Formats: sequence, structure tokens, C-alpha cells
Amino acid sequence: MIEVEHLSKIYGSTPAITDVTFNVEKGEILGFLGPNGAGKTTTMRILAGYLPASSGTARIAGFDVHENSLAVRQKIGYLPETPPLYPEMTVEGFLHFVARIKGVPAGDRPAKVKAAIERCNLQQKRRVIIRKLSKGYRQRVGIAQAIVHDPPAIILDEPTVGLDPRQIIEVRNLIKSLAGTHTIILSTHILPEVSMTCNRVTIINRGKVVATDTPEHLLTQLTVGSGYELEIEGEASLAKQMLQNLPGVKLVESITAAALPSHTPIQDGRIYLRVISQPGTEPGKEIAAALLRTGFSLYEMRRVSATLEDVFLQLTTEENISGNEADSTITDEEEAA
Ligand SMILES: Nc1ncnc2c1ncn2[C@@H]1O[C@H](COP(=O)(O)OP(=O)(O)OP(=O)(O)O)[C@@H](O)[C@H]1O
Repeated sequence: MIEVEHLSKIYGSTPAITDVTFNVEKGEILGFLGPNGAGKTTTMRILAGYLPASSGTARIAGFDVHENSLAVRQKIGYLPETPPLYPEMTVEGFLHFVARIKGVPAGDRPAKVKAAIERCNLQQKRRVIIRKLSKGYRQRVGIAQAIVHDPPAIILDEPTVGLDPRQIIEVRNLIKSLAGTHTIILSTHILPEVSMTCNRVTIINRGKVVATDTPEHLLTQLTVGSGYELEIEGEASLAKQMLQNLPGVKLVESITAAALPSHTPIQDGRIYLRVISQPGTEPGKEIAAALLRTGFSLYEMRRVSATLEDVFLQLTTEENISGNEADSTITDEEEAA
């Protein structure tokens, strides 16, 4: 339904996105995830036909966004970061207006507006002036204006920014209810948004796609993974070597003091290790038995699960290392948390 191939955009001499390629299948919700400045809005605006690309192509329902921009605008609903609302209009009046400019025939407009109002749970507010609505309701009106002409594809740029936790849940549920009948791209810099809402995720950093996959698959593909954290006494290199050879163990690494949970009392002579298991295995019993058999004292053993946050940090950090530049990724993640 949405096909993006080798898309690039350069502002002056600054590349905002470079060689971006991804697809979204019919009925799917794709999360477009990246830190601030990664190039999400630029990509969304090109797809919505509001900005020409410097090179590459994007097609929506088979129509090229540049060559057939009018047809594309009929096929998509777009919610920009700041919803384009007319504050002095009523919700219903505004949606009628949008339906008209989106080319919905006059006879069909009442039914389309009613459907969008119901879908976005705005029945109680349909006669209210937009200026008087809370931010959460305004965001629903923003989504209603994106879907009022019943487009097959919907592009939502950071739809939950600035909402309170209850409103965030409501908007996420609304987006999920649109999947299946609609194809959705949802841009966000908030990780939980992706794992809670999306079937697949494209991760973008510094204008380049660094991964596209299901959230579950991303977790198993990378060196981050589920495993165990250990506090033991003994020689670190011997423990690592011994554990590394156990069946089901993928990786053994030291945990630095800075990475330990803040409540951990660091004891002299103790070593702290993270053992990452092979996907689908649970070598906990073997690890404990091997440690005791070889004379290491085991003080603590905790199961740990990888999160999408680990994947995101790993991918964006690898990108930074290869780009050899500092980045604000950690700050963005702290913000997201
Ligand atoms: N009109 C513009 N002129 C010049 N540079 C721009 C312009 N718009 C965006 N950029 C730059 O392009 C890059 C990508 O910006 P973009 O807004 O697409 O990122 P984003 O992922 O949407 O970030 P955010 O989450 O902060 O909105 C950034 O480095 C930004 O500074």
C-alpha cells in the first residue's frame, strides 16, 4: 500500500534523509521511530505530498506522491505534528469543511462526518467550538480530519505528543481500531508507543533507516537478548570463559558499576556479569550448576528481558560509532522514558 524507495531530501547542503526505503502492507501499522531530528517529519511530509523529495520515489496505493499528488491526497489522511484546526469552527463544521476540500461529494458528507465523529468518539463534542476543547480532544479532531474522507492510508506524525497518560491510551486505542481497514504509518520518538501499537517498526537515525522488522523479531535478531545478571565471587575471565561454553549461552559480558541498578551495594571482590541466552533457550539451571561446580560463589542471579529500548540504543549507537559523531540519542531515550 505504501512503497518508499531510496528517498532522499537535502535542505540546502544539509541531508535530512538519505536513501530511505521501506514498505507498509495493507492494514498494517508501521511505527516510524527515531530520535529528534532523525528525519521522521521530513519523510512524512514527502509521503503526504507537502514536500518534494530530492531523489527517490514514494507510492501510495500505486500513485507516485510527486507525479500524482492530487490522487495521493485523496488516498491518504495526514495528521501533522500540529493539527491544522480552525479554532473558531465547531467540530462538526470543521469536519464538513475538510470533507469538502478533500473532494467528498456533498451528498456523502453528512454520513462521512458522522462516521469520523463516531470513530473518534467525539459525539459529545460535535457542536463545541474547537478552541474550547482540551488537547486530547483536539488531537481526536486532528485524527478525525485525517480520516473523514475515508482514505485507505493514514500518516500520523507524533500523534500522542503533549497528551496526558489517559489521553495517550485513548489515542493509541483509536489508532489500533483503525488498523485492518486502514494502512497506518505512525511516527514517534517514544519506544513504548511502537511496542504497544505497531505491527512493524522502521528505525531511522540521522536520516538513514537502520532497521525494519517486527518488534519481536528485532529483539531476537540482535545481540541484546534475554538472559541473566549474576553477582559472583571469583576470577572474572575464568567465569566468563566457562559460562561462554555452556549450551544456550550466546554472550557473556561484564556489567560496569554505572550500569548496575542504583540500589546494588557493590562489594569488594564481587564480579557482576550479564549472560545473554540464545533465543528460545533458558540456560539458568545450567549456569547456576556450572558456577557452583567450578567453585564460584553465587550471590545473586536475576532473569532479565531485553526491551525494544535496548534494540533502539544498540542500533542508534552502532550508527553513531560508524558516523564517528556524538549524538543526543540517550537524552531522547531518557525523555521517552
Ligand atoms: N526546513 C528545513 N530547513 C533546513 N533543515 C531542516 C528543515 N526541516 C528539517 N531540517 C533538518 O532536517 C533534519 C530532519 O528533521 P525532521 O524534522 O525531519 O526530523 P524529525 O525526526 O521529525 O525530528 P522531530 O522529532 O524533532 O520533529 C534535522 O536535522 C532538521 O534540523
